[in-house]
Amino acid sequence: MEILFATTNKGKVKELKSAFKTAAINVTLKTNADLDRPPVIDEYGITFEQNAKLKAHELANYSHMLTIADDSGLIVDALDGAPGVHSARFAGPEHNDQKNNAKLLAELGGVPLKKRTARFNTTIVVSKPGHFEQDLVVSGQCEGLILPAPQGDDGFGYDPLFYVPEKQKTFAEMTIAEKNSLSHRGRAISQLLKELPNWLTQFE
Ligand SMILES: O=P(O)(O)OP(=O)(O)OP(=O)(O)OC[C@H]1O[C@@H](n2cnc3c(O)ncnc32)[C@H](O)[C@@H]1O
Ligand SMILES: [Mg+2]
Repeated sequence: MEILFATTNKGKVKELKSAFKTAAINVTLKTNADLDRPPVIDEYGITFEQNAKLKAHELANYSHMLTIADDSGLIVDALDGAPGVHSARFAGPEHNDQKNNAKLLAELGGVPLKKRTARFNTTIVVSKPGHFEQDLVVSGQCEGLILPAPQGDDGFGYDPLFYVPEKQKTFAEMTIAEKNSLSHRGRAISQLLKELPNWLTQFE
């Protein structure tokens, strides 16, 4: 079976591929990078689910493939839930991971560690072209703390600042398998793997 992962984020792709491999799921995963001039999606939704659906539907229509999309973000309590659905563009139009992390540290300047509580959310949508009313929607969360300085070189995005107390490590200090075992995305993928086989039977 071939599935499109409607993303431009290579870190997400590595994590999904690793989770599929661990679960011995035999699918060929394509991404936006495998398509000829894929549409660029304006993620204007106000929830993770809305943004995941925007990505899944536009790319399913474009590719005519069974399509998965992932919308994720970091919810920081001391910032009233920011950056949330705006996590990718937190640092403004010229955003990148480094600028987003710098902005997060600046906004949290002076906040003591025990008040730097945060959680990641991932919402995954699976869409079949022509059947968007039957979308499969799953989510996962992971609790942590935002460190005052980055730690670790692996992962992507906000990983070097996101500390998981029970592991005493940031996500950027974990292997992909370890991150998947407890992360927001890993948990959403586990739920997806539970629900997908039954969801697919309605189209047989
Ligand atoms: O929309 P696509 O193309 O999938 O890729 P994206 O990077 O824009 O992804 P999102 O719209 O979901 O934005 C999420 C933001 O949060 C960051 N992010 C998502 N998952 C993360 C994770 O597991 N660890 C650290 N940062 C993450 C990511 O780098 C983005 O800046
Ligand atoms: Mg995005």
